[in-house]
Amino acid sequence: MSDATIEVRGLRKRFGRTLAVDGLSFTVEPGTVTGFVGPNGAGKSTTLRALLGLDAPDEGQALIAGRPYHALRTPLLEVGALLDAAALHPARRGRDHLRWLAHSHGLPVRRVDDVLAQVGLESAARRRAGGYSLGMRQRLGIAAALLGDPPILLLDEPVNGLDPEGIQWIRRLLRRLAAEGRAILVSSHLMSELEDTADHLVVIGRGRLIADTSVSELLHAASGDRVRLRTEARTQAMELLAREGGRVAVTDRDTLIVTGLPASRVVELLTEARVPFAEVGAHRATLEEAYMELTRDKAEFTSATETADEVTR
Ligand SMILES: Nc1ncnc2c1ncn2[C@@H]1O[C@H](COP(=O)(O)OP(=O)(O)OP(=O)(O)O)[C@@H](O)[C@H]1O
Repeated sequence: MSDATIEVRGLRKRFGRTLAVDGLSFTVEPGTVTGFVGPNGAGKSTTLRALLGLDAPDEGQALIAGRPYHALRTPLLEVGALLDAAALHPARRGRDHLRWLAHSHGLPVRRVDDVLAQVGLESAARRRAGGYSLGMRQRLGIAAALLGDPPILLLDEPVNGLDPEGIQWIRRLLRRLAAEGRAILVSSHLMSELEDTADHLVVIGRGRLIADTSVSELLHAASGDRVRLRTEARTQAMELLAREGGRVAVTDRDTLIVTGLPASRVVELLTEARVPFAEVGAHRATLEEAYMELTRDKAEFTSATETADEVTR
């Protein structure tokens, strides 16, 4: 699976007056789960559709293992995709849907049972897809993506609408598939959904790249120099620490996160002023916090959808 790379180079795509993707470039390496993050309307689906040959780029390239989708000789064996799990014929049984796919792509029919087992859908496979829950549809969509055992996977919002157990399941599955050497690009408009799943992040806003970073680097940068503490005298502590140059955020009723002051100085100041406190320690940022930090200074980081709403309002 050595050439299992996804490459987007200077991609630009316009729909009428909307510039959906605006000169986007990034690469997804084999063996990693890359989260593709941005608010609604940021251009994620358009990029995935360009990679799958469903939208023709106006400029630039969207390449699967070095080639545009239409140049792939056996597409289902080279890339698997989940775009819209709801796009299923309601009268068709799950198993028949996969058999039809296998048949039309010249794949051995035994692959159907392999992928059904892989996604844990054996027991529901003979039921009609119209009666499937959203979670079952997602599993069937992922089974279809895995049918050709491809080294590259593109998944558009695979955890959308799933319950916590379903989210845990997808996380484990994606980690396992990446460990096998696959390149996986998984989109989400919620950073928190990618916690414990993605190794790498490509963050976009309004069709442009905002960050292309490893998760560990991002968390490290966002966690630096933050102190968490608990105090019953919240207002008093906040006033004091702010006066001494700290930036203070409240995370719940009695917990504060202080930026800009080392832990030793926080302890010293609170002790001197006899403000009661407990549990002072380094704060490890969540992925959501890191994302907020990353996008805080980007005034332009609003979704194209919001802008469209403003125009119509
Ligand atoms: N076929 C189309 N015709 C017209 N405009 C489109 C089309 N497809 C996408 N757009 C517009 O392009 C922009 C980017 O949309 P896209 O669906 O790629 O964003 P997204 O990041 O996937 O958003 P979401 O999280 O809502 O799926 C949006 O403003 C959208 O309305």
